Amino acid sequence: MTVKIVVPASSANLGPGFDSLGLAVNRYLTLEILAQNTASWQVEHELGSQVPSDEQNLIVQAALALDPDLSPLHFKVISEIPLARGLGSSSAAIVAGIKLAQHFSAKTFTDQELLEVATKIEGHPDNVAPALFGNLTISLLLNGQPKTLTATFPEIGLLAYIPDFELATKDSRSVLPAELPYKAAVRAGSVGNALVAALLTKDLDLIAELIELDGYHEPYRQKLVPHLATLRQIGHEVGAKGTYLSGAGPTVMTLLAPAKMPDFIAKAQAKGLTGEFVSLQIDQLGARVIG
Ligand SMILES: Nc1ncnc2c1ncn2[C@@H]1O[C@H](COP(=O)(O)OP(=O)(O)O)[C@@H](O)[C@H]1O
Ligand SMILES: N[C@@H](CCOP(=O)(O)O)C(=O)O
Repeated sequence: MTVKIVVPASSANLGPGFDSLGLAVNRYLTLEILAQNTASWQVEHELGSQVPSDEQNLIVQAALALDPDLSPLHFKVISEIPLARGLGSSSAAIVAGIKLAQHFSAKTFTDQELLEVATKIEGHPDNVAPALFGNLTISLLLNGQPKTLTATFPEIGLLAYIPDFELATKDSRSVLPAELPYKAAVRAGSVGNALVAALLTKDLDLIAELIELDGYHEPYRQKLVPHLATLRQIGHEVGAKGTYLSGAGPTVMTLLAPAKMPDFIAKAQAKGLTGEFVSLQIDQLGARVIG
């Protein structure tokens, strides 16, 4: 049986949980291992000519970061995660490489080691943690080392609006300020703390309020993602439980009961939003090896 590695997409930040909160969702990056101990690394994919097909591929780089002695493999990448849209495609690729190395390496690694290597490559733990462990993750860097706690997410539908343009995380981070005034930082931190409490106690009304009160990134990114304000307003009209910028954008996520999704989508399309609407579910397993 062919070995397959399956890694979920992720939706990071959840508003005020910038670089900390992340949610694993059911769109997947899959690797199919075609041959082992090949002369060189070979990566088959349909992600475009800008994505390398040799050892320079991000998946291979991540695998070699975990185990530099890993023998080359020939594998195929099948991805349902759009690139540079705020659904963690780069983290899924990194986590896929790390799980690949863990599976084929002669050495053994702990989950914490996997998290450390993945976070070092991605730069922040909020996408790699849910991609590795599934569910809702709450992460931080302590003296440069990631720590992650996992929790279940409240029962509510998730509707992603995926615009038909890319926004590289690097570009979306370039508009953020280098510093925040003290009062603004205290307020943003307290909103984030209360949001985590609301998530853990499954208080949907409080989540709806707090998830839209981010002070760390959305106010600065708003100009790159004008559809965020439009979708948030529609969310208020139909009784959504909050709308936030997924990762660095441009995808916007709305917490919404499935029965209300058709009305939300119709209203958004009437306002000229031409991207894709996708109803998502939480992935509870995280990255896994099959076969
Ligand atoms: N399966 C993959 N294989 C190799 N590189 C990938 C893969 N998926 C994503 N990447 C790299 O990650 C980049 C997108 O990362 P990023 O800008 O962080 O957006 P996001 O993670 O939100 O999709 C792509 O342009 C590509 O360079
Ligand atoms: N906290 C990061 C998350 C980036 O997520 P991605 O899915 O857009 O890569 C940020 O907001 O920059």
